[in-house]
Amino acid sequence: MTSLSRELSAIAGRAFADEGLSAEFGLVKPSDRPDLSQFQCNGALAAAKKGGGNPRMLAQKVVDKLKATSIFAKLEIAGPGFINIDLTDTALDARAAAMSKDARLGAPETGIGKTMVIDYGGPNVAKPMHVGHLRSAIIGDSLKRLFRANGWKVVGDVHLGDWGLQMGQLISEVALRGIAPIYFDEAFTGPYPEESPVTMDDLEVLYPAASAACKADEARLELARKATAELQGGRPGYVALWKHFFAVSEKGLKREYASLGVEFDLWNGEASVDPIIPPMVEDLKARGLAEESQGALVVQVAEPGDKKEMPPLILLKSDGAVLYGTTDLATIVDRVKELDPNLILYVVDQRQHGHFEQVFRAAKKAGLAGKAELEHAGFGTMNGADGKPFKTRAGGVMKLFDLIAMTTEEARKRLTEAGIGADYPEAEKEDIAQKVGVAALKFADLSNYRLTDYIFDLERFTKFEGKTGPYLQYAAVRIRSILRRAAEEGLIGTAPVIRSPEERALMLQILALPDAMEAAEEKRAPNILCEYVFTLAQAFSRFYAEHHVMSEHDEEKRLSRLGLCGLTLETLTKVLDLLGIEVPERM
Ligand SMILES: NC(=[NH2+])NCCC[C@H](N)C(=O)O
Repeated sequence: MTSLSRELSAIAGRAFADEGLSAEFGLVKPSDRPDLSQFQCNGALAAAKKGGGNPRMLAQKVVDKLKATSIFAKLEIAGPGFINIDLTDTALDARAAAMSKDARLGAPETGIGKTMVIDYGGPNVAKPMHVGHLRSAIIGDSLKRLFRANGWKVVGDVHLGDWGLQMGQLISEVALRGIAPIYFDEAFTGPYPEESPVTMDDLEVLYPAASAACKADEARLELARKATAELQGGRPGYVALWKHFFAVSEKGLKREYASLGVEFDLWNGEASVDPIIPPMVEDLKARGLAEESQGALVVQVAEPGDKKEMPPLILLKSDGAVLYGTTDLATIVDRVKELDPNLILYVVDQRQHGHFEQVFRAAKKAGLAGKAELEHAGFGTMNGADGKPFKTRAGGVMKLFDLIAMTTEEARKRLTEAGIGADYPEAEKEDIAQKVGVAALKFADLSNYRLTDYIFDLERFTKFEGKTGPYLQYAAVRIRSILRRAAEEGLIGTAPVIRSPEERALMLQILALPDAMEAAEEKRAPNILCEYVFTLAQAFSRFYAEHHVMSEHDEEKRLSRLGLCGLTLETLTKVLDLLGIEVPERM
């Protein structure tokens, strides 16, 4: 099934081709002025500009050709040569019927036969997750769902930060505190005690202390660096301790992601690729791509014509420790070998753009990426009311867990105020509050273009009106309850038939889903889906305000409207699912 605007573009394209012009001029898009027409084609202007003809005359020729097709209710030339297009209701009904039969709801097939790796989440072992990691999880999860729906084979990798300096900082902190002396015995070779000497609570104290100490004291930092290099060098006691940090931290992280409804296919990290670093480095050296520079081993990535200085990618420091860029480069090698993807998409803070530019250039220069396109889809920051990066009241880093708890609490309050679920069992009330809280957070985040910074505003995010997650959940639940009542009376909707402007507007919006999905994929921009689903809910609201459904006496109309409700609900929940938003059974 092709999307409606594609189908129309193909027809208009043929009309342009008949005039000896490129079919691309036949591009038909939903109208910018829905009050004037449903679709528009502006190609005559560009075509005439190129060919030197009169745009209105060309538009007229195209229109004359299009008239041969029976699906058009209106073909009108406006202004200097725009073509305004309306379809007949019969044509729209037929397309809605086809869409209701398609389980994919006409989703584009851009990814059929293609594989992508999406790298998102990126929390650091032993460090608390902060709001940047939250954005990565929310945006990455939505993109993963979208690409999958568009036919891609998608592998989501959390890419844990588990191999950097923070591990050395922690190890040296544990050493200084004398917490687990056995691991620091030079002669330690195992066995590794099952029981971890550190807990999650310990980690929450140890890491901030270690990090502060290293910031304040160069000698302390040197200890951390040394421990990092020794860990990477495979010192058994340090590896054992690292395994404990990892296990404790992983459990905590999984719990946090679960509360967000975010899942990963792979729990790999920087450390996972450690074994392939030495052969990769040897290969780069042998091919003359890696060179010594001030004691370190680097890959030059500057290119002629660079506007900004591009520092070399450091592979090995003088003490032999590997860096963030090294593990990222090796991870490309690993992913290409394991999955041979067409695309590797990194959903990471925009401030790391320079880093990815370096890594991508090095990978391309060395031919390590196979057929994969490497792309960084960055995002901006979520700020507090003061416009500065979001902090706790006490001025500390806002932890993800606390943020979710805060949002759920606000959702609970709102639900109580609105009298929603007052008589439901406690467990269900709690489940609704969780789902509403997470929806508020996700929708607020996703509805901004990813690179745009935004301000955390709990009050606005959790409202049941306006562009919010809770409003859309409520809209879906409302339709579901209409359909439930209908089912109780044994009524099942038929294929919808348009009889009014409100039905027409709603159907047109439903039929625009494939275009929204395609545009959102193309721009890696879930905000396009947010805009789409909000407009859909509004179109439904207008339809429902004007027309009876269950109380309609004309049986044919009633069943057709039920059919339209059904198709709306299916579309609404599908898009919410693409945004990672769950709809409660009732509200
Ligand atoms: N392949 C990657 N570098 N992914 C992103 C990792 C993000 C990193 N751990 C951070 O917290 O900043």
